Amino acid sequence: MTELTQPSPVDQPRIEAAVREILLAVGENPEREGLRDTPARVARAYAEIFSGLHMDPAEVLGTRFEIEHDELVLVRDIELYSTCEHHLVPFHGVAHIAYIPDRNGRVTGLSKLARLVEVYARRPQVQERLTSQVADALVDHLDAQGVLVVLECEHLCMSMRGVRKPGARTITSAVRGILHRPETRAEAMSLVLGGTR
Ligand SMILES: Nc1nc2c(ncn2[C@@H]2O[C@H](COP(=O)(O)OP(=O)(O)OP(=O)(O)O)[C@@H](O)[C@H]2O)c(=O)[nH]1
Ligand SMILES: [Zn+2]
Repeated sequence: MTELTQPSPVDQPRIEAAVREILLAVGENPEREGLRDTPARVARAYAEIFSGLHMDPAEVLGTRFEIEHDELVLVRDIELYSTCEHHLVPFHGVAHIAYIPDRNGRVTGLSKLARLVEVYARRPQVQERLTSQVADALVDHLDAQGVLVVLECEHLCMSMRGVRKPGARTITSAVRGILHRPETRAEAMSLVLGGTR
């Protein structure tokens, strides 16, 4: 599993220099006590926040078990934090992932679904692409016969600035394979949304 124990491929000195420039540009003094270490802190934070760019979804979904379960598997309320690629501020919320395993009933580890969300969330993103990438990875790397991914997120670019509408939640979904069929899709969607707060 690609974790941050390995040297980060992110160019941290370059981020540090850029953050120092931003501080100057907004009228701050990057040399003052509280800000002196900030460029280096932001560089470390960005290496973590964007670490998904250097993670491989195939590796995450490599753990598979032959348990002959070829019916719905659903993990709901997977907390996620991502970064809006338009404003570089966070959006956060939950992902619900439902899939029907391949014909041999091979499943992946439940935690791997949450890890898969991280692979794509830890990148500059838009919510729609994040939703589709998770769904496509389950088809491509797990041979899932059907997939339904639903994301419910609040975008800080809509809450703390711009239109300033805190609390607005954006819901996106991606459906693949046999979950396109109206009856299975309705069942999966009601299970997914059954737990919506
Ligand atoms: N479809 C989509 N839009 C997003 C997402 N995150 C942010 N946006 C939107 O991206 C748009 C960018 O609009 P622009 O007019 O280019 O930028 P802006 O002037 O900063 O827009 P405002 O946010 O309206 O102030 C905004 O409407 C955001 O709400 C996302 O995940 N998906
Ligand atoms: Zn935004």
